[in-house]
Amino acid sequence: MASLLKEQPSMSTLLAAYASLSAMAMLIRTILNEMIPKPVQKYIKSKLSDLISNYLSSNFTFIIEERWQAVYNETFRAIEVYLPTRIGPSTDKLLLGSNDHNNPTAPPKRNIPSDCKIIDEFEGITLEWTLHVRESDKYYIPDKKCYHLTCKKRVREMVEQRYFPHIVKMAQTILSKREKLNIYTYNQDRCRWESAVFKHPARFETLAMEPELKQFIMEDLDSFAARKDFFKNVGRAWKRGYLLFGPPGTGKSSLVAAIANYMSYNVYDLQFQSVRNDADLRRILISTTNRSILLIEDIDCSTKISQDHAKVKDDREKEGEDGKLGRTSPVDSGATLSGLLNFIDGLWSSCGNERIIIFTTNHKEKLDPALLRPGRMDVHIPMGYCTPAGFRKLATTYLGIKDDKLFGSIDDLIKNIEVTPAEVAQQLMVRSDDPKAALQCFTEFLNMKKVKVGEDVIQKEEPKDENEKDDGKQSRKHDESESGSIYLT
Ligand SMILES: Nc1ncnc2c1ncn2[C@@H]1O[C@H](COP(=O)(O)OP(=O)(O)OP(=O)(O)O)[C@@H](O)[C@H]1O
Repeated sequence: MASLLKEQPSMSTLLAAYASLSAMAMLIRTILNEMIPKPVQKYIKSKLSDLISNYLSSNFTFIIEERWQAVYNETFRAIEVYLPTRIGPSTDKLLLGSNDHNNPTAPPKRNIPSDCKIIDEFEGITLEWTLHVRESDKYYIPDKKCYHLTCKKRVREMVEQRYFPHIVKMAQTILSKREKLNIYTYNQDRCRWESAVFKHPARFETLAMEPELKQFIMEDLDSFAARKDFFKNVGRAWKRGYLLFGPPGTGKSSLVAAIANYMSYNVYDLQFQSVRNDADLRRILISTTNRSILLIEDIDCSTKISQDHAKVKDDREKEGEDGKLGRTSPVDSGATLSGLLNFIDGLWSSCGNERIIIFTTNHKEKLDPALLRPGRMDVHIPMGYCTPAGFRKLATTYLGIKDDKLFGSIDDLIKNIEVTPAEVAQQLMVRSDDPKAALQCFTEFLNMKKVKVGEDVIQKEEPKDENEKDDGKQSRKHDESESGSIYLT
């Protein structure tokens, strides 16, 4: 004991040792401060603090970003759907809003604001979620969003294996129960699809079309939805392409809406002309979701799709020589037909499942033959002028009547005059409160149209020169090509 006491350092020795250690630490710090550049110091500090907190903390954080390897992250999408359903009493703030123009008095939807904590429970374990948003300093780059999920380190494995699959399953159930469909349009400035509630009243029952054609389309859709395994077994992407063609006002857009309602699919409405280039097109297309319709309307209006590809190349080269296009950057050169075809049936077609692609056109003859080739668009659907069956459907929808003594004469007129369902609907709507008067007005309208068509024919039969004769032939040929029947490629 006496020897132990003897070996203990005195207070002055301890103070001296402490002073020399502090001096040494200060000396080292000064040397390090002067010798090591500031960014390197910062890096070392952050690594050290990470190491210490990792060692001491019992928590683990999963980070789920909006994109995963250049495509939209499906896990992120599932969390976005699932998490708002977990908002509980412990949540201290909420985002509220609505994009349903049709029902503004309905309770608004809930969402999660950034930096707000959401607590979830799963198999007796508490999980803490936070949404982080990093604002972009450039207006054309969207803000970056990511979810952080914090749990105890010891349950990390279970969270990965069971909790995340549970979230995806729940999100699928929530989405399948959602009555509302969305229509998306691509915002080029913000590089993202933006949605609105899609509540189009068009249904197959209200469409004025030949009953056989309608039946064919519905059966085709049913068989598409039911044949997941078939597509897998034959090694094809689970997709179906429809080309709707016909004059304006024959119901192409209405048919798209009817298909969306029938299948309960969201609609991605892409303005093809606004796509900057093929890379942009690919990015846009792969960020659409499964069980959806990709709609490109008036595809003939996009010069690069409708014209022969070689001709576009030729024109470009010519313009390049003239110095017009030579200066144009590749960024605004527009997407090409081959870029689009690559997504329809090329390598990129395997991205996504259960997709319907619909192109509409008023001028099928203007389209590049590559788009019409067998196997490209699976079904070509002609949308024609109103027929007696179509008229009866519209009379039931707009006037609530199934028969009338004027129907016979209206049928005769309709068979001989090109009148679109849109024109018929417009005429019937004017006096929809009085069916008799509506049918009378409509008969007068058809008779006037008949007289006008007769006058036009007489004028056309008197061509002034050789050129006009040729034009006449052209337009007849044109009509023939448009009055096609369903075509399965
Ligand atoms: N086949 C149809 N059945 C019922 N209503 C129709 C039909 N065709 C047109 N209509 C009516 O006419 C309106 C315009 O039709 P729609 O926009 O669907 O035609 P479209 O062929 O897509 O025309 P466009 O080529 O000009 O876009 C619709 O809102 C609908 O009320």
